[in-house]
Amino acid sequence: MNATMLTYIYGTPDALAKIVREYPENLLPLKNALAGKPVKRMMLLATGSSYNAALCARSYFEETFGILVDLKEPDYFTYYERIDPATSLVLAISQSGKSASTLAAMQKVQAAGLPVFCLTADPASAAAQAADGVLDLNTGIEQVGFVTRGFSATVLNLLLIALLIAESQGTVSRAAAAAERDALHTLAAALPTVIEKSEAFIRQHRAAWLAASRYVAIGYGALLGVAKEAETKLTETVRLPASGVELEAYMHGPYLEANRSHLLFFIEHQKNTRLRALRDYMRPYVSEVFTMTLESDEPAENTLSLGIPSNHPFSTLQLIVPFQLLSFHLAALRGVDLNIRIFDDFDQVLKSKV
Ligand SMILES: O=P(O)(O)OC[C@H]1O[C@](O)(CO)[C@@H](O)[C@@H]1O
Repeated sequence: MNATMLTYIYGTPDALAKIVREYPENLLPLKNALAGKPVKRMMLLATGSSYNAALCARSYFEETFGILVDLKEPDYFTYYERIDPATSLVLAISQSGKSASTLAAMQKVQAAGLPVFCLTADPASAAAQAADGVLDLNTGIEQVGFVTRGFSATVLNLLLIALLIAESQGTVSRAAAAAERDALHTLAAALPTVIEKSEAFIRQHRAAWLAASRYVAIGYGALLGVAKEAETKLTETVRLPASGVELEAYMHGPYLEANRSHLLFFIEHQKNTRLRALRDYMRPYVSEVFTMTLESDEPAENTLSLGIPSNHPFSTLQLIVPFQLLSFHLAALRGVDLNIRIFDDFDQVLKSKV
């Protein structure tokens, strides 16, 4: 039987557990390159889901370990930006290793005399071949284009890369690093429960998902990455308008489009009074508001309480799960057959993938 999105979502807990177990051996090329070389500023190049994954992990580099990160959309970087001279590490992220814009950006970096590492699920891909060092996502290639396991594996690998850099430059003690790794292992082990709770929640609210004509996901900090990935996944599969917006940014324009057929998701890792104030304000103006949270303080009908506390960047690995599942199930409910390829000649005509 052919693998579906669901196969990969259900396979994610084991895949993530393996990545944590095989850390840091799986990141050896980076570990070797880091020896004695501090990283104060690095650049990440990624597009689509890989960009969203980087949004999830960025605060773990910057806020937790003080490693400054320039996250760049490759095409914009290639044509309109310059490399910060303080940059000492460049990482291109491409799950397929086929994104043409990411490849072009890598070439620009290399032409400037800087080496580029590539984080990819396919070490034989064009991006991996072009890179100066390859970091394997350690999952194997995902056969379904609407990536889910690959997204979560990218987030996790980036978190571990941040940890590796912090360890190698002594920003974090050995004991503290081991505790972070243990926390990630515990998190991977808890993901089957997250899947189970999410499935039940999706079944319970089937009528609400179907009634909406537009979906908006709102998050803050690392959870902007979850909101943007919710946008990407819902757009790719459900094929209705969807967007992912940063909490404060939503208050500067986007709220004005709200109407009675819009469904709003509010994503928090722990009680966020600002987010809840916006949710409560918007409730009467839209079809439904839903809260996805790790808190268990508010057992309400429209709240998915995952109830497994974890730190802010790590929580992205849990909070993305309901959106991945919803994208799959809602597509089916709406009669979209994800096995039928659409825009089949797109890459051939537009050459966005090599
Ligand atoms: O990580 P990659 O393989 O470069 O892909 C980036 C994006 O391209 C797509 O495959 C298609 O645009 C998205 O699904 C994905 O998010």
